[in-house]
Amino acid sequence: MKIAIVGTGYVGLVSGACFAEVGIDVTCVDIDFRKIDNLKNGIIPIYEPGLDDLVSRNVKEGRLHFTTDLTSCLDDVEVVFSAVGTPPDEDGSADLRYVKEVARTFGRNINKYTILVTKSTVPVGTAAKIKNIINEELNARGVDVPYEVASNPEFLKEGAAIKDFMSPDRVVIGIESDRARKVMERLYRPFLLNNFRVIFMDIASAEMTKYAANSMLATRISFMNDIANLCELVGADVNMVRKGIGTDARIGNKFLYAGCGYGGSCFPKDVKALISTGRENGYRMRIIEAVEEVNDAQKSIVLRKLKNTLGTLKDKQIAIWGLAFKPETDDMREAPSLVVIEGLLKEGAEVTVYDPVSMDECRRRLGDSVKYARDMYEAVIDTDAIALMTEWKQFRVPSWSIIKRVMRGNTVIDGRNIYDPAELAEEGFEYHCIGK
Ligand SMILES: NC(=O)c1ccc[n+]([C@@H]2O[C@H](COP(=O)([O-])OP(=O)(O)OC[C@H]3O[C@@H](n4cnc5c(N)ncnc54)[C@H](O)[C@@H]3O)[C@@H](O)[C@H]2O)c1
Ligand SMILES: O=c1ccn([C@@H]2O[C@H](COP(=O)(O)OP(=O)(O)O[C@H]3O[C@H](CO)[C@@H](O)[C@H](O)[C@H]3O)[C@@H](O)[C@H]2O)c(=O)[nH]1
Repeated sequence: MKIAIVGTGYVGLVSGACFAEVGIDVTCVDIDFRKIDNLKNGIIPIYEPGLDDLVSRNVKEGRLHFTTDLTSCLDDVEVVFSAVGTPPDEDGSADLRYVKEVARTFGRNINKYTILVTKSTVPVGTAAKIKNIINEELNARGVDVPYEVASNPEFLKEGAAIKDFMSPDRVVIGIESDRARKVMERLYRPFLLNNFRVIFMDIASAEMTKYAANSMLATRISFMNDIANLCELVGADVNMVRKGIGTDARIGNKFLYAGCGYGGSCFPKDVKALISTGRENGYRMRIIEAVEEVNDAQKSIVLRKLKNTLGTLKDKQIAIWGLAFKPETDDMREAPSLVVIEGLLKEGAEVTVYDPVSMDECRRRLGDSVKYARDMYEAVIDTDAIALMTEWKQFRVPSWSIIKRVMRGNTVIDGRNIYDPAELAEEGFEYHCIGK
């Protein structure tokens, strides 16, 4: 079976490599010449554990190809996945420019029955827009080529993308015919051999499922951050509350971690887009609006705690441990670290940063406005405070006695609740976390 995947970002490249791994012939397409050139030379554009090996193995075995030209493979493939970006527009709605471009190229060039499957996160009603564009193009060509559209939202998490794709909790597929259903079933069968978890539904429901899933997860986080902030005021400990409620099977123990707010390329934008879909349909999504409001405030909680502890931030030296929006990725999109660094610089503090993999990404975004340390220990030399923003494993058990000796001050703000307050107090630190 041959497929094409348009958009070779986190989703497109991971999906492409995983489909190739189970024996499917995959052509990954991107308009970014440099990205495709690099991939052809074995250079992976993103940090994702295991992806290097997976890509190089499948390229070597001849099942994974890269091109900038979708038309070059269109006659050979049964399915085209669209995995291009859907960034937020100025009003918060999803910008469908790239999705529409793919539909146009598809309509201009297909010559036989092909299914265009949208893997990007797109609002309800997008499939109908895609069909209009394809029909326009087919009419302009004066041909009547059979085709179908389908929706197959992706649920992988960065940092665990390959595992999530290879053994998903479920695969959601919106289709309009039995013919498309059979093709999609065949495509996903290798991943689901033991436990068949493909959920077929209509396209609108599949499109909505993706936003509902991300918004539900974001709601849990904002809810716990709200509880954490109240815990601080009343003398409770959010970690104990998390354990207390997470053991209730109806609640479950995942995605209940309070901290310095959610970031990334998905939750912030998808929450905004769902609010916007509500607005466009004359409905106010009140819960999701509150989720966003809580998160926006939570992203500067570490900054507020630094200010409360240090008094003024002017001329203070602050070390930032962790830049990525979560561990195991170099992605800094909407990362809470960016909000804190921006606030610190605005208040006149000097900032030294360290992250195991996001240093280049940080240089690209912040240039020389911050100092870059070679490791977590160099970052803290002569600093007044440490702010932990990403819970990378290597930050979990630092040698506090060494750190205490080289720091100027003794403040540690733990934005991810990974340290033991008693241990830090014993070492002579002024320690603050979230929700305790
Ligand atoms: N990143 C994630 O963890 C994740 C998970 C699930 C779903 N999603 C969704 O998947 C979609 C893609 O996300 P991503 O993080 O992979 O994006 P990304 O920005 O990493 O990659 C998108 C790629 O599409 C390419 N592109 C844009 N227009 C194109 C065109 N006309 N033809 C060919 N290539 C084109 C870009 O050059 C880029 O390489 C988004 O809708 C996102 O919301 C992302
Ligand atoms: O209990 C928690 C869990 C997560 N987070 C934060 O939430 C953000 C998102 O984390 P995560 O969901 O692990 O990463 P993503 O890669 O953004 O994945 C989400 O977004 C993807 C894109 O839509 C979906 O495919 C995934 O299912 C969904 O989990 C990060 O900043 C985390 O630090 C918390 O603050 N507390």
